[in-house]
Amino acid sequence: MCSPNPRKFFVGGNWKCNGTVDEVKKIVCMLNSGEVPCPNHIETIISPPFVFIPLVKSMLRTDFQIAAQNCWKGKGGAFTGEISAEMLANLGVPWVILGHSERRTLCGETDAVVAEKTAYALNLGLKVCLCVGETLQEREANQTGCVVSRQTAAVAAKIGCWANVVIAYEPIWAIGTGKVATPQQAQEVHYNLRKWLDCNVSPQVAMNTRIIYGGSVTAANCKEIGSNPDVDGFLVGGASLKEEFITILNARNFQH
Ligand SMILES: O=C(CO)COP(=O)(O)O
Repeated sequence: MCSPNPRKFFVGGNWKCNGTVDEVKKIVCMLNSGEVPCPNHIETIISPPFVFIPLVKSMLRTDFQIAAQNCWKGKGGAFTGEISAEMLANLGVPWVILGHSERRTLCGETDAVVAEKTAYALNLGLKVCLCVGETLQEREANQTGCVVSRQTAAVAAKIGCWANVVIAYEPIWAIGTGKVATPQQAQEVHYNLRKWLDCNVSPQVAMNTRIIYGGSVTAANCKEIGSNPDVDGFLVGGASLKEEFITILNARNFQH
């Protein structure tokens, strides 16, 4: 007899640095009218730019949760331009995306900084969507496994509990490029990451931690990628601003 999958399907919409007030209102109306699986089957996060969080929070359907796209690595203070994890918690924002490759490559966030941020946010009760992924050069040099395990290991060294962590595998070469990983490529990396968790954290954490895929996910490719046993959902960029996000939320058939 099959035991039920302990990992609820998880989909995030990362809006990145996009939107005006009017556009945000339109997107939220689109999301609110979409037919999606019930929260027993799916967990959905929406990640608008910081400035739109209160607006989105005030309008968004209650079965979707809000995520910030980043936060400061420690307690707030004299850090001009930063947003602290305390502020997010105070606003009632349950999730934060950390270690996105755009933060790592464009803003110089190292593995150590991402680990520090993750530990701090988790300690405050936030849930973390932790992004890992390799460059095209690293993939071509067969370093994918070692890069994503190095990024995960930095975090594993700083945290004691994985219950509030979702790992997003986002190959950098697939982000915003239209070059999606093949279902086999995604499955292979997810499987190896889970094996890494099994050996280096615990079998329980390996079994229970959701590993989602991000990078050019669309309505057209989500079903095939999402049907892999180690792919527990998606982190969606460009397509999360469009109606097709609703199709992506319906990638798995939960009727049975
Ligand atoms: O970076 C991503 C989500 O965090 C993926 O972006 P795209 O879906 O636009 O490729």
